[in-house]
Formats: sequence, structure tokens, C-alpha cells
Amino acid sequence: MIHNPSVARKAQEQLDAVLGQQRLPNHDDRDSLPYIDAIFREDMRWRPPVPLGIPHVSAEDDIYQGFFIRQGSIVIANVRAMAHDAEKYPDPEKFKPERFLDESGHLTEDEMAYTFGFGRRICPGRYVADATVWLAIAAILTTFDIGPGVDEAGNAVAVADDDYTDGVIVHPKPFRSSLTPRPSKALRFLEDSL
Ligand code: HEM
Repeated sequence: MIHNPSVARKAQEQLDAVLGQQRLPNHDDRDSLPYIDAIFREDMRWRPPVPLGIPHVSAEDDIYQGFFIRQGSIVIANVRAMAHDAEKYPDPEKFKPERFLDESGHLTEDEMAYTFGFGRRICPGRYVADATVWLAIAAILTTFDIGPGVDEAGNAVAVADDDYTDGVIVHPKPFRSSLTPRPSKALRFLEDSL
């Protein structure tokens, strides 16, 4: 959101229209807030948390696109490459939630399910992740404006958009940011719920 303030503004317009700046979002609002889902999907696409998935083993000999895969081979799915396929996702480095919405503003079929893995061992926690991350995005954008942090002298600190940890699971390295309460009653609802 620090790099894409227009995305945050667009989400807040939809949140304000649905919630009337009177309450926090909840799961019953999900169908009315497709842009939040589009942000979640674009999050998963832009920087997949498990960019190479978890290695699988082929249970039997197989042929995939002309390649012979012997039984017992370790198969690694390059999720990051799939999520940055420019034919499927034009301009893939750009953070663009709109790519998951059709002309009428409805969500497309692409739920970015492959970022949770494949087959029988697909992530069993995907429903928990889906519900909690969606609600976190919606609640934070309802109550706060997100911006760059400042250093000791009060100057805005630039944040790299690709400074991530290495490993099986990746996440952004610590960075400074600022959360400014939005001028709405939603913040009071947040305080009341603590
Ligand atoms: C955005 C959040 C998450 C992502 C991107 C994610 C992704 C993945 C991926 C790619 C796998 C490997 C699937 C495969 O073998 O193909 C996996 C496995 C797994 N995940 Fe998640 N996960 C997330 C959240 C969670 C949560 C919240 C839980 C628990 C509540 C969870 C529990 C597990 C478990 C137990 C496995 C191992 C399943 C098995 O090998 O049978 N995950 N996850």
C-alpha cells in the first residue's frame, strides 16, 4: 500500500460505501467488497509467500509437455514464475488488483489457488489464511491510511518493493511505515473491540 496509494484509496472508497464509516468490516460483507479480494489475490500473485512451493515426488512415471518424469523424481513447482507469467498477467511486476476483476467489477475465476500448493498435500490452512488475511486487509484499510515511515529527522524513508527474506517461506524484511487513523468512526469501533 505504501507503493500503491491509489489502490488503498480505491479500496477505502469501496469500504466506505459499504460500511458507511460506521462499523468495522466482517465476513458477511465479503461479497460486497470484491476489491479487497482482488487485493488479496494480487498480494499472493505479486510476491507469493512460498515461491517454489514444497517439493513433491512423482508417484509414477509421467510425461509432461514432452518431458519424461521418472517415478520418484523430486518435482518443484516454480510458483513465482507461474504468478509472473506475462501472458497470463501482463506487466507482472506491477501491483494491479484490477487484473482479478472483469469489466463489471466481478471477481474472475482465478483465485490464485496454486500459491497454496498442489494435489493431496495442498495447504490445509488455506481457508484460515484466506479468511484472516482478507479481514486484516479490510479492517486495516477501514481504519488507517498507510504511508512511508520517517527517520529520526522526520524524513520519509524509502521502502524497497523487493527486499524480501530468502527461504522456503518469504516475507518482507522489516521496514518503516506509518499508520494514520482515518477520520472516521471506525477507529472508535476498533478501540471498543479491544
Ligand atoms: C498465505 C498463507 C499460506 C500459504 C501461502 C501457504 C502455502 C502452503 C504451501 C505452498 C504448502 C505446500 C503444499 C504442497 O505440498 O503442494 C503448504 C502446506 C501446509 N500448510 Fe500452508 N500456507 C499458508 C497458511 C497456512 C496456515 C494458516 C496453516 C495452518 C493453520 C497452514 C498449514 C499448512 C500445513 C499443515 C501444510 C502441510 C500439508 C501437508 O503436507 O499435508 N498453512 N502451505
